[in-house]
Amino acid sequence: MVIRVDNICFEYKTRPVLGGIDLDVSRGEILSIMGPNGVGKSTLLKCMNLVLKPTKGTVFVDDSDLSDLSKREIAQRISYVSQRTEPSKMTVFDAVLLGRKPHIDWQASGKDYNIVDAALKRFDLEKMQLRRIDEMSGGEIQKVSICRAVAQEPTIILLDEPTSSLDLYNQIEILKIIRNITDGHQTATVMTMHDLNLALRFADKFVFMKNGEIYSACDAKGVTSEMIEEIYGVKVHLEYYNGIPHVIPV
Ligand SMILES: Nc1ncnc2c1ncn2[C@@H]1O[C@H](COP(=O)(O)OP(=O)(O)OP(=O)(O)O)[C@@H](O)[C@H]1O
Repeated sequence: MVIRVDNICFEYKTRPVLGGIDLDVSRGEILSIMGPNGVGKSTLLKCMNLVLKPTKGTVFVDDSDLSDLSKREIAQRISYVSQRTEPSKMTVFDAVLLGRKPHIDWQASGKDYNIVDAALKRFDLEKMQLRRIDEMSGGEIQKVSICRAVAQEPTIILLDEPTSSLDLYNQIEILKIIRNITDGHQTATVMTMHDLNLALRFADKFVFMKNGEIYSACDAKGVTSEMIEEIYGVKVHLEYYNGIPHVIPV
């Protein structure tokens, strides 16, 4: 496995949020962290790249303890897209080029510019590359942030609700890109998600959180209606279409 979370605990001041989380993700896998509002999904994601320092436990990347690595070394290995991005005055091109920063010593090379060009093309952002971020829509900014995370060429991509501002077409397109990158570059992806059906379509593994702990961990076929009812308190049917489970609230 490429990333292993070992007994992570976290509290904000005196409020415990995570109580002993264990998980691991291998190259080529997408893990989706699921659970109700406020359960600690974003907090867990932030602990996985030490944006937040866990009060207990260890995160290992390729068997290295993350806390032994510098911020630059962590950024070479892990890219992270938060739930909210502050709009800045920089252009789309510069925002994506920022993804190359952990790899640049003095100034960006031809290779860095080529990677940025390819990422912009992949996300269909070429025509917008000279637009300013603070003059773009929420969904466009979300696409740029994910494009930046991809241009970073990490081993692990952490995405906090990557489709929350996207229309249906872009939800599918962006998750297809993430799926392809995870498969092709042998990266590991961890995302938080509220849309169960999108997660069931694109993720390999699921972690359902309850009360700051892992209630269950399984693959898509292991997800049951009882599990969803227990986590979200909503009665659902699971129907299979093209071999993929779909959740229908009843
Ligand atoms: N900076 C903070 N200071 C204090 N408490 C916080 C802080 N950030 C989050 N919390 C609290 O920690 C808990 C977990 O928050 P977190 O954002 O991780 O939840 P989440 O599962 O990602 O929620 P959502 O699905 O609504 O995005 C919540 O109760 C939240 O109110």
